[in-house]
Amino acid sequence: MTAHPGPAHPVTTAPAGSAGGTTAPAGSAGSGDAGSEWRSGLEEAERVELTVDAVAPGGHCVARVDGQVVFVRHALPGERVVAEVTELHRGFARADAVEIRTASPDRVTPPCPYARPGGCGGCDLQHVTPAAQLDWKTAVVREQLTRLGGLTDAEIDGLRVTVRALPGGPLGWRSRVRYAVDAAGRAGLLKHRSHEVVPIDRCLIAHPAIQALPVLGQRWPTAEAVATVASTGGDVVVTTLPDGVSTRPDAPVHPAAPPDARVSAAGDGPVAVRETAAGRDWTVPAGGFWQVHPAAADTLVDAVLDLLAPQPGESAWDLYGGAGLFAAALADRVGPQARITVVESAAEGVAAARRNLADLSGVEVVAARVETALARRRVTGPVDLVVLDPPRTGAGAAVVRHLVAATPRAVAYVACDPAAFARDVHTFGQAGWRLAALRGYDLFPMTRHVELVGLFLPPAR
Ligand SMILES: C[S@@+](CC[C@H](N)C(=O)[O-])C[C@H]1O[C@@H](n2cnc3c(N)ncnc32)[C@H](O)[C@@H]1O
Repeated sequence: MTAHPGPAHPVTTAPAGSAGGTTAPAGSAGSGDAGSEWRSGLEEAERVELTVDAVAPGGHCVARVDGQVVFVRHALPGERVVAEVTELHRGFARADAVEIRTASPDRVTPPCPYARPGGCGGCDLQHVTPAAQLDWKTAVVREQLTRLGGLTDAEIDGLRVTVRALPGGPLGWRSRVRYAVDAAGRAGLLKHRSHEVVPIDRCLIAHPAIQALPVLGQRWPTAEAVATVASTGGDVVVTTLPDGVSTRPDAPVHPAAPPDARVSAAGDGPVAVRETAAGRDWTVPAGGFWQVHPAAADTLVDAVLDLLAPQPGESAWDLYGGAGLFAAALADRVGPQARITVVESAAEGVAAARRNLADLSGVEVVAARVETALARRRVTGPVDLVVLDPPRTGAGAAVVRHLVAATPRAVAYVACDPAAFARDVHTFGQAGWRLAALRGYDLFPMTRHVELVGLFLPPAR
């Protein structure tokens, strides 16, 4: 055991966590030593020994030092660790576990050498077994639904929510990677909660075709970010940002890719890649939105169709529609003539949706922000089915209220941020709608992120 330097601080025994598991009830900043007040007893870079309590959002666990809340990264519930303080805030601090005194049985050695305190911030959970990562994310979802969604434990138990793994394992899945470039022109990824670039020579969660590209370990024009894409259709591209045009036409194609796999060439305009999903072929802009896990698009389509159970002739809205993934899947069920409206705000998404859905005569693509399209009645009810797939900020109360007023039979909500989703659960609840089913998917193994698909139903009439 190494000595831990830094200003002296009395070792505190925080309220005991649930030793040896990540399935502890999710904690919040409000649990633990009641009545203690914030004091500036901790110092930046100070090292303290503490017992780690339950998981918290953001890849952290909760701990207490003299009654003060400390969010600890690189830790697991029940562990006894030495943690180094990284940030001080009014009412709480953040810290990294730098020395593990008593390890959880759910702890493993991170496969990536950069997944360590002070290293790359891309992965939060490399030190956690794959099974315990699913429990961790399930606990976070439960905590958000309670604290922000206003659901009771009994209501959450009734949903039987679990987070399921996708095929393919926790490494080699990420089909889109955006590297930052430091002042010396080295590509890497950002530190946790920082703009500092950590130069890396590999990213183990990246798709093998991306790992094979000579992007890392060489010099790039200063401050240009580099994006790489390996699509389900076999295309492999390297682009520099923000113009979306490659400056590396010499990047080799991964040996596993088909012979016609494309590497973008300088000056050839925004690059499109081929994808396959929902039983169709797609071309989508390399820099535009597409799910980053190769199994994600089909997994989400299956979940949405299963929950909504679309019937022939039903009308539908695909809000935040991107290239039109859910619209195409719905059209298969409701029939090519049934009315489906896609709303998407990004120009490249609108162009991709119009191109990819051109064969579906019942589909209209509206280029607008969802909030504006609903408020200005460019899209109006009644409608039978709604798919809602907003960015991380969630749909928000105004959009939810418009949806409820449109009286659909059911709403499927695809969410990449459990906190924003939980806030919208609360708004649906205020309108008398209920969250009737909820599924979680680990679309982002090794990271703190989780994807949810919820089914909302109106009050019984
Ligand atoms: C999570 S993606 C979902 C895309 C698509 N449903 C899919 O699965 O491929 C969110 C999409 O919403 C779009 N978007 C973001 N904010 C929006 C807004 N306020 N109104 C309409 N679209 C928006 C983004 O451009 C992006 O295409």
